[in-house]
Amino acid sequence: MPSSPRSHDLYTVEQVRALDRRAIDELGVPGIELMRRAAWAGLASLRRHWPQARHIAVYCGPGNNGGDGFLLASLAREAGLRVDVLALADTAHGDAAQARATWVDAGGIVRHWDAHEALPSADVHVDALYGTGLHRAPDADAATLIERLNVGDAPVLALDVPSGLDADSGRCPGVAVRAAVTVSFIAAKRGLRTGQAADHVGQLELDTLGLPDALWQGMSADAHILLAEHLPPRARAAHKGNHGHVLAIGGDHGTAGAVRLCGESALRSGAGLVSVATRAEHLLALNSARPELMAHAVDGPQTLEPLLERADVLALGPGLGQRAWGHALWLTALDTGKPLVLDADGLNLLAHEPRQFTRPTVLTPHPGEAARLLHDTTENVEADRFAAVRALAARYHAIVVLKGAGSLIADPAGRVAVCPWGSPGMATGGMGDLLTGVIAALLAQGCDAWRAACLGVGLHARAGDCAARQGERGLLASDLLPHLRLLGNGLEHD
Ligand SMILES: NC(=O)C1=CN([C@@H]2O[C@H](COP(=O)(O)OP(=O)(O)OC[C@H]3O[C@@H](n4cnc5c(N)ncnc54)[C@H](O)[C@@H]3O)[C@@H](O)[C@H]2O)[C@H](O)CC1
Ligand SMILES: [K+]
Repeated sequence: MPSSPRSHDLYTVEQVRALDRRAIDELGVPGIELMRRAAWAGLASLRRHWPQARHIAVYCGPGNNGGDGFLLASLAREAGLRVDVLALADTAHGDAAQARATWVDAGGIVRHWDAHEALPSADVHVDALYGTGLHRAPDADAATLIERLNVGDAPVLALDVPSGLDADSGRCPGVAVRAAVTVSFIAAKRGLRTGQAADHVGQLELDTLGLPDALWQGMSADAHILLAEHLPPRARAAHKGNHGHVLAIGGDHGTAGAVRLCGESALRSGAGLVSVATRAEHLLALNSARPELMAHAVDGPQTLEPLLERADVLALGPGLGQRAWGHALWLTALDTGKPLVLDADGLNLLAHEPRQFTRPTVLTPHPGEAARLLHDTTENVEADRFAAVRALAARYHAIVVLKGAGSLIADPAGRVAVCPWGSPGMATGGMGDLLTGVIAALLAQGCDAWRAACLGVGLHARAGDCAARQGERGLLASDLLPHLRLLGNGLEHD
């Protein structure tokens, strides 16, 4: 599978359509030729993944995605495969009509999809229903077909986009194909890497259809996929003062766990010193057992001040609560110019008392906290995660990590990075507290806010994937700690 220098670039549907047009109008590659190349790429992927397949069924929609399907069907039959073609409608026009004619003129039969009939018992089903042209929930007949495909035993190969997934936002307005493999053409659409995409795309492959690099000139990607990175080796003469001092502030009465996980995570991610400002009795009692994670009893701003002076980076919010104690510490911490990671109740307090940040700051909201920070709904945040994370970064003038499947990182200028790692196993308590600690530790070790957020999100999600090897169910936040250390030092490969 050709990997292009752009394999980490992500584009909007509008950008990909412009690339299509540019290929046709400026490079003189006819649309039908692009479609033929897409069909070749699709068949090559099918033969690579299922070399024993002898019988395939191709499901064609009314547009150019369907056109890809008709041409793939023709190529497959020429290659000696048994091919069934089922179509949703016979309204194909333009290149798709030409592709359909290619199939029919060579004796191919197009069966109209009938919900009362069983699907063909093919070895592989090819989804050519909708690609980038989907703009609402699939119509009833398409929805029924998609549900049948999803419950069948045979694997589905999706052409360009798993039908039903919005290639821009990663949302599924209705049902969507759960593909084993998706072969995306020309450029990777950003919606294939966030939101609900992880449940539908399967293994994602990109084929640039042999188009020259010149095609992408002047077209900057809308977002980039994070690379697997780690921190450089430490200077031999280093001492703990060289790696920064993180102060984790939180842990109201009875909520010690969150801030403790945050502190542990900062330690395991390489911070030189970690202190905790708390009034959680349980944590204070642990000091003798864990001298490397010293908890300090803080009853208000006066006892917090000396700790703030000694700290290089603040991790503010885990278990902080929104009562008078937490609010007073939040105000005091924000009044310092210290680099800051704001999470949990630190974000909820910010939603009530908005401000723009001038010091290096990383906000780490989950979709619900993001909705509160935007005074919007969680549904709207998830409807366009890219727009939401950009709006947050601009509004608060901070680096923002919008957590969730395919976490996004944005800066105030609109730059966006997408995390390709992580699993449902990470949807458990404490994972966010760990992330806060990782990012704070990276800030403390000299990373700027953008790099700390990108590297931190990547290390955290990869640590989750490594820990999930023992099973996603039963995965605890603390299971990630040893992997954070190994991955951060480049000693474990996921
Ligand atoms: N030359 C090119 O542009 C190439 C495109 N490729 C393939 O083309 C599709 C995009 O094709 P397009 O015709 O724009 O749209 P779709 O085929 O994705 O959608 C079909 C058609 O269906 C209608 N529609 C949309 N949503 C729904 C819905 N929910 N229910 C019912 N009908 C719906 C709407 O009218 C759409 O136009 C791209 O993904 C590639 O697969 C080639 O691969 C490369 C050349
Ligand atoms: K498709």
